[in-house]
Amino acid sequence: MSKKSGVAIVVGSFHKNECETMLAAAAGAIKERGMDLRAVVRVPGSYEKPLATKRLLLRDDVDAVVVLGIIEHGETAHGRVMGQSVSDALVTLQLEFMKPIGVGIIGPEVFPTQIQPRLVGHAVAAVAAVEVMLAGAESPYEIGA
Ligand SMILES: Nc1c(NC[C@H](O)[C@H](O)[C@H](O)CO)[nH]c(=O)[nH]c1=O
Ligand SMILES: CC(=O)[C@@H](O)COP(=O)(O)O
Repeated sequence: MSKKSGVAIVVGSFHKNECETMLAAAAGAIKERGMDLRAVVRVPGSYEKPLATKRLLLRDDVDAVVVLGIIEHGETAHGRVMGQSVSDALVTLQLEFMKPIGVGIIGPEVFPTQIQPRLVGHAVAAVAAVEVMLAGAESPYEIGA
Protein backbone atom coordinates (compact mmCIF):
# COMPACT_ATOMS: atom_id res chain seq x y z
CA MET A 1 0.00 0.00 0.00
CA SER A 2 1.45 3.40 -1.00
CA LYS A 3 2.58 5.63 1.90
CA LYS A 4 2.01 8.65 -0.34
CA SER A 5 -1.05 10.78 0.22
CA GLY A 6 -3.76 10.02 -2.32
CA VAL A 7 -5.45 12.99 -3.98
CA ALA A 8 -8.41 13.01 -6.36
CA ILE A 9 -9.49 15.83 -8.64
CA VAL A 10 -13.04 16.88 -9.53
CA VAL A 11 -13.19 19.25 -12.50
CA GLY A 12 -16.09 21.00 -14.20
CA SER A 13 -16.84 21.46 -17.88
CA PHE A 14 -17.82 25.12 -18.14
CA HIS A 15 -15.07 26.75 -20.23
CA LYS A 16 -13.83 23.26 -21.00
CA ASN A 17 -10.40 24.18 -22.38
CA GLU A 18 -9.66 26.43 -19.41
CA CYS A 19 -10.75 23.68 -17.03
CA GLU A 20 -8.35 21.29 -18.72
CA THR A 21 -5.56 23.83 -18.18
CA MET A 22 -6.46 23.92 -14.49
CA LEU A 23 -6.50 20.12 -14.38
CA ALA A 24 -3.03 19.86 -15.91
CA ALA A 25 -1.65 22.44 -13.48
CA ALA A 26 -3.17 20.69 -10.48
CA ALA A 27 -1.98 17.24 -11.61
CA GLY A 28 1.55 18.59 -12.03
CA ALA A 29 1.46 20.24 -8.62
CA ILE A 30 0.31 17.00 -6.99
CA LYS A 31 3.21 15.10 -8.56
CA GLU A 32 5.74 17.82 -7.67
CA ARG A 33 4.64 17.61 -4.02
CA GLY A 34 5.16 13.84 -3.88
CA MET A 35 1.49 12.95 -3.68
CA ASP A 36 -0.41 10.38 -5.75
CA LEU A 37 -3.19 11.36 -8.17
CA ARG A 38 -5.73 8.59 -7.55
CA ALA A 39 -8.65 9.75 -9.71
CA VAL A 40 -9.92 12.49 -12.02
CA VAL A 41 -13.69 12.99 -12.25
CA ARG A 42 -15.14 15.33 -14.81
CA VAL A 43 -18.62 16.70 -14.08
CA PRO A 44 -21.05 18.83 -16.12
CA GLY A 45 -20.83 21.83 -13.78
CA SER A 46 -20.26 23.14 -10.28
CA TYR A 47 -23.56 21.89 -8.90
CA GLU A 48 -22.36 18.31 -9.52
CA LYS A 49 -19.03 18.82 -7.74
CA PRO A 50 -20.20 18.15 -4.16
CA LEU A 51 -21.69 14.74 -5.04
CA ALA A 52 -18.63 13.73 -7.06
CA THR A 53 -16.43 14.89 -4.19
CA LYS A 54 -18.38 12.93 -1.58
CA ARG A 55 -18.14 9.77 -3.67
CA LEU A 56 -14.37 10.21 -3.74
CA LEU A 57 -14.07 11.03 -0.02
CA LEU A 58 -15.71 7.68 0.71
CA ARG A 59 -12.75 5.90 -0.90
CA ASP A 60 -10.09 4.64 1.52
CA ASP A 61 -7.35 5.44 -1.02
CA VAL A 62 -8.40 9.11 -1.26
CA ASP A 63 -7.01 11.34 1.50
CA ALA A 64 -8.02 14.65 -0.08
CA VAL A 65 -9.90 16.10 -3.04
CA VAL A 66 -9.07 19.09 -5.25
CA VAL A 67 -12.10 20.73 -6.85
CA LEU A 68 -11.59 22.87 -9.97
CA GLY A 69 -13.76 24.96 -12.24
CA ILE A 70 -15.11 28.29 -13.32
CA ILE A 71 -18.36 30.03 -12.39
CA GLU A 72 -18.94 32.77 -14.92
CA HIS A 73 -20.77 36.08 -14.61
CA GLY A 74 -24.26 35.76 -16.02
CA GLU A 75 -27.26 38.02 -16.39
CA THR A 76 -28.92 36.80 -13.21
CA ALA A 77 -27.93 35.80 -9.68
CA HIS A 78 -27.60 32.15 -10.78
CA GLY A 79 -23.80 32.11 -10.61
CA ARG A 80 -23.66 33.89 -7.27
CA VAL A 81 -26.15 31.48 -5.74
CA MET A 82 -24.30 28.52 -7.26
CA GLY A 83 -20.98 29.70 -5.88
CA GLN A 84 -22.36 30.10 -2.39
CA SER A 85 -24.22 26.80 -2.44
CA VAL A 86 -21.31 24.76 -3.78
CA SER A 87 -18.80 26.43 -1.45
CA ASP A 88 -20.99 25.70 1.56
CA ALA A 89 -21.41 22.08 0.50
CA LEU A 90 -17.68 21.53 0.04
CA VAL A 91 -16.78 23.08 3.39
CA THR A 92 -19.40 20.90 5.06
CA LEU A 93 -17.96 17.79 3.40
CA GLN A 94 -14.48 18.61 4.74
CA LEU A 95 -15.83 18.65 8.29
CA GLU A 96 -18.01 15.57 7.73
CA PHE A 97 -15.12 13.44 6.46
CA MET A 98 -12.24 15.27 8.22
CA LYS A 99 -10.40 15.18 4.91
CA PRO A 100 -9.07 18.33 3.17
CA ILE A 101 -10.75 19.70 0.07
CA GLY A 102 -8.74 22.19 -1.97
CA VAL A 103 -11.21 24.52 -3.65
CA GLY A 104 -9.94 25.89 -6.95
CA ILE A 105 -13.13 27.35 -8.37
CA ILE A 106 -12.65 30.66 -10.18
CA GLY A 107 -15.47 33.08 -9.45
CA PRO A 108 -18.35 33.18 -8.99
CA GLU A 109 -19.36 35.86 -11.43
CA VAL A 110 -16.00 35.93 -13.20
CA PHE A 111 -15.78 37.86 -16.46
CA PRO A 112 -14.08 36.23 -19.48
CA THR A 113 -11.03 38.51 -19.31
CA GLN A 114 -10.48 37.55 -15.67
CA ILE A 115 -10.28 33.80 -16.26
CA GLN A 116 -6.91 33.22 -17.96
CA PRO A 117 -4.79 35.03 -15.32
CA ARG A 118 -6.33 32.87 -12.57
CA LEU A 119 -6.21 29.39 -14.10
CA VAL A 120 -2.86 28.12 -12.84
CA GLY A 121 -2.81 30.13 -9.61
CA HIS A 122 -6.15 28.83 -8.38
CA ALA A 123 -5.34 25.26 -9.35
CA VAL A 124 -1.93 25.24 -7.66
CA ALA A 125 -3.26 27.05 -4.58
CA ALA A 126 -5.89 24.33 -4.15
CA VAL A 127 -3.22 21.62 -4.26
CA ALA A 128 -0.92 23.57 -1.91
CA ALA A 129 -3.73 23.92 0.61
CA VAL A 130 -4.39 20.18 0.53
CA GLU A 131 -0.68 19.45 1.05
CA VAL A 132 -0.52 21.71 4.09
CA MET A 133 -3.72 20.35 5.62
CA LEU A 134 -2.60 16.77 5.10
CA ALA A 135 0.65 17.62 6.88
CA GLY A 136 -1.38 19.13 9.72
CA ALA A 137 0.92 22.18 9.81
CA GLU A 138 0.00 25.84 9.94
CA SER A 139 -0.01 27.01 6.36
CA PRO A 140 3.28 28.63 5.30
CA TYR A 141 1.62 29.25 2.01
CA GLU A 142 0.87 32.89 1.28
CA ILE A 143 -1.87 33.03 -1.34
CA GLY A 144 -0.85 35.47 -3.99
CA ALA A 145 -2.48 38.91 -4.21
N1 LIG B 1 -23.22 28.42 -15.42
C1 LIG B 1 -22.28 27.59 -14.85
C2 LIG B 1 -22.60 26.29 -14.46
N2 LIG B 1 -23.85 25.83 -14.66
C3 LIG B 1 -24.19 24.39 -14.68
C4 LIG B 1 -24.53 23.85 -13.30
O1 LIG B 1 -23.36 23.76 -12.48
C5 LIG B 1 -25.14 22.45 -13.42
O2 LIG B 1 -24.23 21.63 -14.16
C6 LIG B 1 -26.49 22.48 -14.09
O3 LIG B 1 -27.32 23.39 -13.38
C7 LIG B 1 -27.13 21.09 -14.13
O4 LIG B 1 -27.28 20.59 -12.81
N3 LIG B 1 -21.67 25.51 -13.88
C8 LIG B 1 -20.39 25.97 -13.69
O5 LIG B 1 -19.54 25.24 -13.16
N4 LIG B 1 -20.06 27.23 -14.07
C9 LIG B 1 -20.97 28.08 -14.64
O6 LIG B 1 -20.62 29.24 -14.97
C1 LIG C 1 -23.45 31.30 -14.01
C2 LIG C 1 -24.30 30.77 -15.11
O1 LIG C 1 -25.17 29.94 -14.88
C3 LIG C 1 -24.16 31.37 -16.46
O2 LIG C 1 -23.66 30.38 -17.32
C4 LIG C 1 -25.52 31.87 -16.96
O3 LIG C 1 -26.01 32.72 -16.00
P1 LIG C 1 -27.36 33.58 -16.28
O4 LIG C 1 -28.47 32.59 -16.50
O5 LIG C 1 -27.50 34.38 -14.99
O6 LIG C 1 -27.09 34.45 -17.48
